[in-house]
Amino acid sequence: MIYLCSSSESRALLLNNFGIDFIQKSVAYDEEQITTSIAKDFVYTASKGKLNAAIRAFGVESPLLCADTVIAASDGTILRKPKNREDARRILNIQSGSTISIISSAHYKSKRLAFSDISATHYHFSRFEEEDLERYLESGLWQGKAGGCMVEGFCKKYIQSVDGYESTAMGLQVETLLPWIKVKN
Ligand SMILES: Nc1nc2c(ncn2[C@H]2C[C@H](O)[C@@H](COP(=O)(O)OP(=O)(O)OP(=O)(O)O)O2)c(=O)[nH]1
Repeated sequence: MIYLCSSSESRALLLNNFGIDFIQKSVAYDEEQITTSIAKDFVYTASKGKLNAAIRAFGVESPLLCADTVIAASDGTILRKPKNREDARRILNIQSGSTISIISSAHYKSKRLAFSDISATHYHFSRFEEEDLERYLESGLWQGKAGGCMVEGFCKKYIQSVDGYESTAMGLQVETLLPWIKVKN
C-alpha cells in the first residue's frame, strides 16, 4: 500500500481511477522557499522537497509518492495556484487563447526503488468566453489548482490541441508511474 503524500484531491482521484490502492497523507513543505523562475526546476525542487519531508515523517516502510504541478505560460512564466478570485481571473486570462504547458514532477521512493519523473502536457486554448469564465470563477472550482486550470472541466471546450497525458495535466503522470508502483516494494 503506497502513501500518496499529497493533500491533492486531483491526485487521489487519478490513483482511484487507475485502481491503485493508497493511503493519503499530507506533508508540510513550503514552496515559497524555492527561488528558481524555471518551471521544470520549480516542480522538481518542490516535489523533491515534499519527498524529503515525507521520508522524515513516515520513513520508507511504505512506498512514498509525492508530486508537484505548475503551469508554464507561453513566455515561460510560472502559474501556480491562484491566491484569490481576482488572481484566478488574471492567471486564466493569461492562458486564454494561448499555448501553455502543464508540468508535473513526481518522486516515488520505496525500500528498494527510487523513481523520479518530470512530464508535461501542452495545450493550445482558444479564447475563453468572458461569461463562461465568470461562471467558472463563481463556482470556486479553480481553487487549489495550478493556474486555476481544469483541463477535464472548464478548459475542456477550449482545447484546440493537446500533446501529452491528461493525468499529467491533472497533477500526476500515472501512466508513467504505473510500472514502478506495481513493482513489489
Ligand atoms: N482536477 C484538476 N486538478 C489540477 C489541474 N491542473 C492542476 N491541478 C491540481 C493538481 C494539484 O492538486 C494542484 C497543483 O498544486 P500542487 O502541486 O502544489 O499540489 P497541492 O497543493 O494540491 O497538493 P500537495 O502540495 O501535493 O499536498 O493543481 C487540472 O487541470 N484539473
